[in-house]
Amino acid sequence: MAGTTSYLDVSFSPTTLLLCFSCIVVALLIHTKRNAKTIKSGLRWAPSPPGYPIVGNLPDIIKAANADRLHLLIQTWAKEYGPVVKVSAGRIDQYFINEDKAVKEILDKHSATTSDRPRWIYSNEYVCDQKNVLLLSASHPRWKNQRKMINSMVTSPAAADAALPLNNFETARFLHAVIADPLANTPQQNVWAKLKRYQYSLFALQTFGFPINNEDSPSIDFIFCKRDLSYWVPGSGSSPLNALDTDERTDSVFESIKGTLPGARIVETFPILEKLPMALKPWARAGRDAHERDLMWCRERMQRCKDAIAKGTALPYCTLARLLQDPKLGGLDSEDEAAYINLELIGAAADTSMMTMWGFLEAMLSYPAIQKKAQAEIDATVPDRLPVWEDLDDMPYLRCIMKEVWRWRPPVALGHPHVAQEDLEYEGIHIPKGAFLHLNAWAIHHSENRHKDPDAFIPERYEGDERSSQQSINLADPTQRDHFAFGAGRRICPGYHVAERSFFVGFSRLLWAFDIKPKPNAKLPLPHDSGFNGIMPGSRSKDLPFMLVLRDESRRSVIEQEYQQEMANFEVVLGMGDL
Ligand code: HEM
Repeated sequence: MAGTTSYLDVSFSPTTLLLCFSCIVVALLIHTKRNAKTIKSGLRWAPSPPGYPIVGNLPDIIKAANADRLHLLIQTWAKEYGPVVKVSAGRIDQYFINEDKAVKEILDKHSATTSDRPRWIYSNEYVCDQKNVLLLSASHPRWKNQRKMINSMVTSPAAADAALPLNNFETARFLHAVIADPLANTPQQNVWAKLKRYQYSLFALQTFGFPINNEDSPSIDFIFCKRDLSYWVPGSGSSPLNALDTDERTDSVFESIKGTLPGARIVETFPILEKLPMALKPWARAGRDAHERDLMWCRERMQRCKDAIAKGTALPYCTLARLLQDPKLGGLDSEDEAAYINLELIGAAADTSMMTMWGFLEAMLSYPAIQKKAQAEIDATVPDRLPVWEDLDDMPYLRCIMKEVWRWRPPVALGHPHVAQEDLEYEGIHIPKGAFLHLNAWAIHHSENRHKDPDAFIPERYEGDERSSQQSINLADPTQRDHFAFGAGRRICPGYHVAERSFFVGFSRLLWAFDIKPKPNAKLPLPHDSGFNGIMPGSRSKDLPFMLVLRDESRRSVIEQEYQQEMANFEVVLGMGDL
């Protein structure tokens, strides 16, 4: 594919050869030093799958990632080696935490010393210029400041409630777009594009205060991981990991996440390369360019936001407008940081929310009886209006579905790595300072020891569990926690109140309005353990073979009325122009 370089295609210029040679020498030294380390008596090293000299398990990881089977490979290792597995990927040992009790002990109870992030030279230092909460080291003062601001202005229950009108507005627009589509009720309808617009617009409004009105908005392409759209072609042998260190242009904000994947950038495996002069550091040039591009994009929107403030038209729930009007800037360092963090928040919120909805649609497609049962509950509660967040308590089966979707298809299946800031032990296993710690949500959620028939979608397994995400996260007994989709410890996703609201409003309305049916030639059941070709490990691609069919004509007029009402409520928003 144009613009990408396969792992085996690297041309061997003299500089490349010199680089490779230096890397091998450094790796050998590190390898020898690491193996020479001793540990406290009575402790043992974590079990580890066999690997290759120096590069360890990296070739297996890359092969599995390229085939979209990374989550399945590490699940196999979890089954074979137990609750904590050491996977060596070059310089750093990656520890996968594969059991609920181990998560509680290592990430929750020891969270004071297990909440750091790895040093990501390319992604954190260049692409994000240390302005992105997700990648910042826990010791960087900006991390605490950003979390505090996000909690008070975006993700607290009160802030999440304040955004409910936006959820109602955007979901009404989504339902209306589906019924108004000339391809409605046909296999050609493009639900993916409509879903993407609505999720991105929802979070664009909460952050920068501007909607996204068009399905083909360049802002979506700019922010969204384009992996399954153009960057990556299934079966072509290309992969996001193939970006390596070529000078190719980075393609979206998701670049910063791609850069954190093991093997994506050679400088993360061999940080000594960062000492090279700039001319020999293509990752630095690409990262700086990406940051410059992203900052310019943010500054343009910030100027529009300032203009709206001056005119008195800035929206009350727009985080950036609130920050800019706060003399203390919400505790942040600069206006640039304020704008940039809002861009990163759209990325954190929209992609994961979209993957959640996609997991839900996959479940409904594969389990029609569950779909009917859910619709029966909705019809009994709200026969002639669209559901709202406040209906959740009257719909216990829908709550079970939410929990089951996040268990069955956790959007961040292999967790976002933490780093141990000091030596730890778990059940006699030594975990050294500096180890990368991955919460392996996929393996935990799909373990027979935790859930009966774990690969099946069975919302009933949560019957009687009426806890919110927060209540479940705070349980003392981790075996009772519903799922680990939002992570753990001090680094836990702050967005779960927002995510619960947006998911419930979105999927309850979708089920109220439509039957989710297989396309005429769909092959069901979908294989559960195939390569998913989705945007993250464990998630399905946009090619899910389903269609949305209006349940009956009486629902059309309810959708029309609701849509007209919301368009009137949000007339000002619509006049503000696209993000
Ligand atoms: C279904 C939706 C979502 C899922 C599954 C999800 C999942 C996650 C996960 C697994 C992490 C890493 C946690 C860890 O390191 O232990 C994370 C971090 C984060 N999420 Fe979410 N998230 C979702 C929605 C949201 C929303 C709606 C927002 C904001 C409105 C948000 C903001 C963040 C932020 C800022 C971080 C970085 C936290 C840090 O590193 O300190 N997320 N999310």
